[in-house]
Amino acid sequence: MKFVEYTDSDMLWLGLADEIAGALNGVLVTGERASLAVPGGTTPGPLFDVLSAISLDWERVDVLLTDERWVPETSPRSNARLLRERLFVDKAAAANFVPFYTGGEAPDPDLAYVASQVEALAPLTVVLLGMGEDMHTASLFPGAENLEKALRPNAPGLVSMDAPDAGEPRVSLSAEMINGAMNRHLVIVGPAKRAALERAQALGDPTEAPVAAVLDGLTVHWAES
Ligand SMILES: O=C1O[C@H](COP(=O)(O)O)[C@@H](O)[C@H](O)[C@H]1O
Repeated sequence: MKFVEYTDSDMLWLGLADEIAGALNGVLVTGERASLAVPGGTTPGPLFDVLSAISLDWERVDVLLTDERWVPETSPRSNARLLRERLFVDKAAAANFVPFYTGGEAPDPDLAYVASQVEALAPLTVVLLGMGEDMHTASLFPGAENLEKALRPNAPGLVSMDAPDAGEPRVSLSAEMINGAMNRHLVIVGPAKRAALERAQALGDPTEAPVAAVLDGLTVHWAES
């Protein structure tokens, strides 16, 4: 794992957006399409503001989430809603979005179809992860019903996830899908998340600290505030 510390979060957004755009561009020079998986939650909004304004051949970029809360886009909890409001504006509006939420009470009935769309994009060009203070990443939560399945080698690309602290049913990229990406990054801000990451490293057990399953070869981007 590589740890990059920024003087403040403004520098972090600029540096990370530049790195992500560079990786996408690098693939688009010789390949037809590139792909970018991004987190939801409260952290990445300002990064999306920067990224959305970057000149890139966005029409050839497939964008997906690392995980989704099983709620419609009318809900403020929807990660897709965050992307529509903060990423798919300006230049990045030309990107192709691969949404996970298909409606219905629970993810499972339609999941195989959505998972096959995700798997067709492998290896993802860039995966950017977030992390909670409970050491969950994507929607791989400690104590989640399907966690073991999502951590298994050869797991499907997308797994449904039910966890006591998750708030609603979720779907998440599996550890295998994340670890197979060409470029993997984690963005965290603040001392509490840094401490959580250090705790996860010390524990090393992904069933207790799911982020531990994706640390190998990951670049962590951190600013204190
Ligand atoms: O629920 C989620 O949490 C994590 C962390 O979110 P944050 O609000 O602490 O930044 C996020 O990475 C994930 O995509 C999201 O669904």
